[in-house]
Amino acid sequence: METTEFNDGPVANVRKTRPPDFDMTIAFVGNPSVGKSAFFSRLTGVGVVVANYPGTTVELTHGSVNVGSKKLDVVDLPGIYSLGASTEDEKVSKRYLLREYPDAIINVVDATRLERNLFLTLQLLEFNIPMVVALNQMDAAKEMGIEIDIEKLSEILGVPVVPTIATKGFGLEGAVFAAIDEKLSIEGRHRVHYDNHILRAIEKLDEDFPEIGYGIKVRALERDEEFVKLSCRPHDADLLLITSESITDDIEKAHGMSISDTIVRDLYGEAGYIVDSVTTQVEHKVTFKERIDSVLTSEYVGITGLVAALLLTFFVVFTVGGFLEEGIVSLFETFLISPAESLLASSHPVIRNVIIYSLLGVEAGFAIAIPYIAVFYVILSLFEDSGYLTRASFLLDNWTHKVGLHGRAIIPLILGMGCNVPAIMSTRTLNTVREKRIASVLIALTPCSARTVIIIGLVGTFVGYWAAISIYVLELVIIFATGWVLGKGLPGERTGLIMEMAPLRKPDRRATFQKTWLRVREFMYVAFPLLVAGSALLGLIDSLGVLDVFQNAVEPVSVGLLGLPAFAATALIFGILRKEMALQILAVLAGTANFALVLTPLQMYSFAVITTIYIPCVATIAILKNELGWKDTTLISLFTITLAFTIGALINMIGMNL
Ligand SMILES: Nc1nc2c(ncn2[C@@H]2O[C@H](COP(=O)(O)OP(=O)(O)OP(=O)(O)O)[C@@H](O)[C@H]2O)c(=O)[nH]1
Ligand SMILES: [Mg+2]
Repeated sequence: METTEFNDGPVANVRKTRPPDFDMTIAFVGNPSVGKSAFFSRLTGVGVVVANYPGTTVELTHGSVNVGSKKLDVVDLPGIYSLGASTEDEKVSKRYLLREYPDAIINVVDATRLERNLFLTLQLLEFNIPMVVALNQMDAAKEMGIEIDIEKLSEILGVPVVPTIATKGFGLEGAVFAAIDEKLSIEGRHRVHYDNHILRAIEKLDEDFPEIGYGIKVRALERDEEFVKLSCRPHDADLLLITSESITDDIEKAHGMSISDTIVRDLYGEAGYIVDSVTTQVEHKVTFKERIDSVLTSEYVGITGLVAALLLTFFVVFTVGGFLEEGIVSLFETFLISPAESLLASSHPVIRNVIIYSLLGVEAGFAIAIPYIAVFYVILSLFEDSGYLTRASFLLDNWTHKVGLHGRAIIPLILGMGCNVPAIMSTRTLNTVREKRIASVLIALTPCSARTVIIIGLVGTFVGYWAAISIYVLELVIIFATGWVLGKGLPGERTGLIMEMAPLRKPDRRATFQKTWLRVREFMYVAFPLLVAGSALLGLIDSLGVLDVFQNAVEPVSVGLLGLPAFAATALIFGILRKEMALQILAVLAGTANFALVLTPLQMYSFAVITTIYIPCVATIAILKNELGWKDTTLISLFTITLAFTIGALINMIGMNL
């Protein structure tokens, strides 16, 4: 990265970075769930997850695009409600804006929630970064009967305002052209009419710190130490904070309320005033959608609906995934495995083993994992994009409080049913470290799509649908009990539920398939090389007789305690690499995907329960270490191993006596 000292940035003397070979950096800034990522991926073609709940993006992503003669570095940021951002993902945005500030920002604003969005816009206008407002979701605003006078809004704010529909690509080029226009100036912008005392305080600070920007002084008066320290040299930051502290005391005494309350009140007042003067609400009847919404969020119908939705999800994964699996297995068997076996019949056993095991690995990857995972992700996308996730959070808020979390944490937990890794990353949107720790432990216990492959592909298919469902119920009980203990035991702050409800929307077919493809592709990139290499290695060590030595050594536990066949121990070891590999390797070792031939129903049930619980997979361990550190990660791993083996032994004992 090219790094240059700038002295005339939005803030005093910060370092500016821009990847080499780019003419400009443009960042998308705005409230959560307004359409920044939709805009970004439409513009750059870089696949980022777009979803209908606040806090989808938790990291910054760079993309590039050529517009006119310029090569642009474009940055997608996590959403923020204000510059006083507090959660970890929000801090990423704040830090980026202040330390590596872009050449221009496109402030994406949700036209259906203009007042709340303008709060941030007004704050952003106080910084000297060239800015364009993309008034997004114009289609939704129209549907709701909201009309906005765009010219007037642009005149009031003093920056270009471009109407857009990010999901359809409407207006995006216009917004980008406006942002890269050399004539785009930082002059003549709207200034908030703060209370006179505050304006006088800013004037006073202006005299003492003429080179420090307006917006930083407002933040200093709000005592946003973090912000000031990020934006100024350490010495300047300390002086500014001390000086503003002496002024704020006087103002607070005079007002009888904290200065940040006064500033927030003035910002909201101003946003409301602007919205009143630029919008008209056309007559709007209660729509069908709004009626559905009130049913979805009502207590009893809502919860029943949620349980039904989950049962239906697994039923669809079970039937559609099972159907696809059967077809793919028979294709592979007929056209690949059988011909290869007859072709290699006379070759050296080691070579034959390595090749056949690798082919079985590929078959297992395509047939056992992809069908279930793809179907599950299609359904998860529908949950995400319809706006149902935020409703589930609302419905389960009471329950999550019992485990020391607020309803907001339901979103990471449900995402965990897809893959634990992004789910644990999304705990960055939670407010406290305590919640983050509890949620991460619970996510590590949540059956992800890879574990669903085992539960449904093995138990669902060969034992029965309700037996598979009973494993989810068991998991739920374990998750709830663990959460309850942690909620009681872990110290730390507790918070209430403050989360905005995502609008109910008809999910877009293209977007659903695109997102599913993005996730399945990611899965294939990581899983396939491991699976093929692992299977080939297995073929090699099996033909050398090493496998038997290992399996015999652990037999007292695998066979004696858990009642599994000896070769299941090897499968369990591979399952640490990736959970679904436990089942795939089991098929490779058994030489068949028809598990009924090699395992009893009890063995299948207990194998599925053990693989679901015992130790998170390596990718999850890595992300846990990243987010919580080694100590918590080791504790979680030890806890899950002990739990899995205890439950496995119990199932074996009870099952044998039935
Ligand atoms: N109707 C409509 N929906 C939109 C538009 N732009 C985005 N959306 C939808 O709004 C939701 C949020 O979009 P994202 O792009 O994920 O929002 P974001 O601003 O990146 O959100 P965070 O990452 O949480 O900060 C998704 O369901 C999008 O499909 C639009 O112009 N019209
Ligand atoms: Mg996003």
